[in-house]
Amino acid sequence: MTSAPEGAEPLLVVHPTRARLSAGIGARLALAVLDAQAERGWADVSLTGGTMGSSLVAALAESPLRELVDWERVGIWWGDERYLPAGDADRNDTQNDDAGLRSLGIPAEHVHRVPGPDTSGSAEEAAQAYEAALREHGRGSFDVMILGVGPDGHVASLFPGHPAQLSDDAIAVAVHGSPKPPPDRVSLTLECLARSRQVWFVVAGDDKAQAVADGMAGAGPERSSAAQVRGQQATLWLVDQSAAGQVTERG
Ligand SMILES: O=C(O)[C@H](O)[C@@H](O)[C@H](O)[C@H](O)COP(=O)(O)O
Repeated sequence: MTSAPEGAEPLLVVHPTRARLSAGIGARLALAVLDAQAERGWADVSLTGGTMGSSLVAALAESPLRELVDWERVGIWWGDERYLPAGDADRNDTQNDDAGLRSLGIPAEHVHRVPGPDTSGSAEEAAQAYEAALREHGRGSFDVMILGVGPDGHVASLFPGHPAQLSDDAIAVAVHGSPKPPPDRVSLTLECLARSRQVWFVVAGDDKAQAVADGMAGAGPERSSAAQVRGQQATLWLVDQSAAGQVTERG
């Protein structure tokens, strides 16, 4: 029996629909950034790829609460990136840009993009460069780490049973043979993902119901990468009604 990771107990927050979930996360993110800036004068946020990752960026860009935030004091990172050339439509940062990230007016030097094959010789080299950027420009921990979750319980590009999942000697790793295309990626490690004040899993759809139940139940790494990650202050499962379908009532 693997011991539960350190950090805040997971809290399930259920939203009636996917659209309300995205809107709720967008609003929650604006307020979390506002609080971080009030406390430390800055906010570092790690975004996610996937459909939820872009839906929440679009909701934030459309939220009136975005006006509360000084976007010049925000650092943007990604929990993982597909190893594709800058601007490729399948890159996570491109999809977030297209969803409205650029409209927030965050200075380009504060948006830390993972190098692709156009500016690095390999995914390993890109991982090293991204790790170096995090060491130089990061502030030791993320204020908010946003993670989509796959039906198999993967987060970022860390897949149960895949060798990269249990990498513990680095901050960022190259991933090859990803079960989710494209095959080559760069991912932050589980240990790095957990260097976060708040971890938010953003999940919609009944195909994710088992992954949510496993995450909430604290399944082992062979079943769930998500269950291995907790925030230091908060671990939120932000889900729609469909994705909550297999979570049993807490005893
Ligand atoms: O590169 C990616 O695709 C993401 O980083 C990945 O971890 C994603 O967040 C999950 O697969 C959930 O994706 P959906 O929200 O689209 O289901």
